[in-house]
Amino acid sequence: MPVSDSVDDRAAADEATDVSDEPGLPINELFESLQGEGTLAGVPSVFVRTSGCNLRCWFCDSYHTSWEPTHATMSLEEIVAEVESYDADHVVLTGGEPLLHEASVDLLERLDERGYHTTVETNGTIYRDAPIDLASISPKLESSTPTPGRDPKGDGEWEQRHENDRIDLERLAALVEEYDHQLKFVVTDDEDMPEILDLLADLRSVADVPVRDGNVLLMPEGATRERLAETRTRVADLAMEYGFRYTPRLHVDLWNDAPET
Ligand SMILES: C[S@@+](CC[C@H](N)C(=O)[O-])C[C@H]1O[C@@H](n2cnc3c(N)ncnc32)[C@H](O)[C@@H]1O
Ligand SMILES: Nc1nc2[nH]cc(C(=O)O)c2c(=O)[nH]1
Ligand code: SF4
Ligand SMILES: [Mg+2]
Repeated sequence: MPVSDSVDDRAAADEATDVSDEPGLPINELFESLQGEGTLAGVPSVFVRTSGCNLRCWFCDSYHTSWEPTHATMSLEEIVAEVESYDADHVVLTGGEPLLHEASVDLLERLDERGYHTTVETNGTIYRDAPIDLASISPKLESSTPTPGRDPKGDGEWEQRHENDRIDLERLAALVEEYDHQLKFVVTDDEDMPEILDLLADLRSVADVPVRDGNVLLMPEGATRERLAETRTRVADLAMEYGFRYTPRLHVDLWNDAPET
């Protein structure tokens, strides 16, 4: 998938709300792989990666959809045709933040009509009503914030905006109420745990469905094999200690998170 134009998140959002005859999405890459994360890890899946994000995690493994968004605009017809060219019957809509784009709803409807199982990878700050079989929600912890010392661009320009926007309890509650879900927290070390417990308590106090520990997954931070080797055992131990699930990052282990894996 060639990427050409650059967009920022606002441009992506504007484009998504654009009223044009031929609805489309800014697509960074579209490929088949094994689902690498979460309860469906190992399942052959087609990944549709939109460009543009409303957050800026310092560790983002999809830099070219967030910090430096690039894309080619594809019509929904083109996206569906390319999805259909693969054998997999699971589709993962990810990004960037796929729910930024109104046209993601239309795409999910078209995929649902064709019998695909749909997973949406989302940071949980945006709610949309769509045929989503699994909402794979990854709420962002304080440890994701791009402080000046951790900002990949070096200036800390996004620190405050990221910090203000990373949790929206009402939208998180709407997502878990409406959809089968998993809550997939990126964990570096035990300092992340109190915030996870507090967030779960807050979510349980506002959501009118149960939020089960069995749907809470700890995922090690790491976009390279080397980094993952530093974090994963600690995170697995934390999952056992707290009674949550652990999720691997198979695509990092297998392919070192190369493009289109
Ligand atoms: C690139 S994000 C796209 C979807 C959405 N923006 C989100 O954050 O959930 C896909 C998944 O990768 C996770 N992720 C991103 N960078 C990571 C890293 N360095 N280590 C572990 N997980 C990471 C996110 O938390 C999310 O679960
Ligand atoms: N294989 C593979 N599995 C994934 N699960 C979630 C991913 C994502 O970037 O959202 C992802 C990804 O990028 N590759
Ligand atoms: S929310 Fe997701 S896509 Fe956006 S910066 Fe964070 S990890 Fe990257
Ligand atoms: Mg990824």
